[in-house]
Amino acid sequence: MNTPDLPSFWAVIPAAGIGSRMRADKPKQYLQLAGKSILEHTLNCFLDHPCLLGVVVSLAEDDPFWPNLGCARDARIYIAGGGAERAESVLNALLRLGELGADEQDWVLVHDAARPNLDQSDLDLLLAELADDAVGGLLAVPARDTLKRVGSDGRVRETIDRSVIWQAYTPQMFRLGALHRALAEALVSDVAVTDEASAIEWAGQSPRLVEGRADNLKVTRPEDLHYLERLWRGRS
Ligand SMILES: Nc1ccn([C@@H]2O[C@H](COP(=O)(O)OP(=O)(O)OP(=O)(O)O)[C@@H](O)[C@H]2O)c(=O)n1
Ligand SMILES: C[C@](O)(CO)[C@H](O)COP(=O)(O)O
Repeated sequence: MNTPDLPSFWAVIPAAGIGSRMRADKPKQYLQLAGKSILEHTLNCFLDHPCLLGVVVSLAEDDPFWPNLGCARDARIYIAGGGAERAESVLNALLRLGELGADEQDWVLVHDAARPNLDQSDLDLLLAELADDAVGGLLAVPARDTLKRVGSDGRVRETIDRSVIWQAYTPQMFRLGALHRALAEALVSDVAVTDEASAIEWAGQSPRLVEGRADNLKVTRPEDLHYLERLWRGRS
């Protein structure tokens, strides 16, 4: 894609989780994939983009792994402190952007450290589709399987109409000022915020869904990493 047509943006990478569902010996963002850590692959997708203004990575306070990464010395990468929940880690990164002099109207793309398979074509698609959008939005994938609502007894309660169900992915793209206000107010109000879009929705706006690749998966459980290892086998 011709990048002069794309907006400049800041990236926020929440990477302060412990990866409990992975049941690994270190936080999953530091597990190896094709010779690099998952976090390095994720960062490279943004560091390679010509429209990047800078990256803020939210890290756990006691993170001993970050200084050993080659990209830790990249001048375009800034650090923020992680919080107890993902939303707090993101809010801390937005505060850091303010300290760095980012403008309220700057685009911010929030992307999980645990999604290393983001394709540059999806990143460019999101930027192009939302460049002039009044609200912003997110990469997402329409439900592909039949969906069931489960009862407390573990049995099917109903089959859900999947034609109106999409899975939210990241990056999620919003203006810095609007996202900062929505996230801060949602957290103060104890609203459950598992992604940036839900804070924007709570603030009364309707983010746009941009259909992306289904292989932009979040490494959550061991089989997710095994899948990517097979997918990446033989990549340079
Ligand atoms: N307090 C937290 C929790 C999560 N994350 C980040 O948010 C992303 C998505 O969260 P998730 O997949 O849930 O990661 P974890 O919380 O580490 O996983 P788990 O829930 O299995 O412990 C990850 O890149 C994770 O590092 C974060 O920055 N701060
Ligand atoms: C942000 C996200 O990846 C969108 O699907 C998801 O909400 C993260 O949830 P998690 O429980 O923090 O992995």
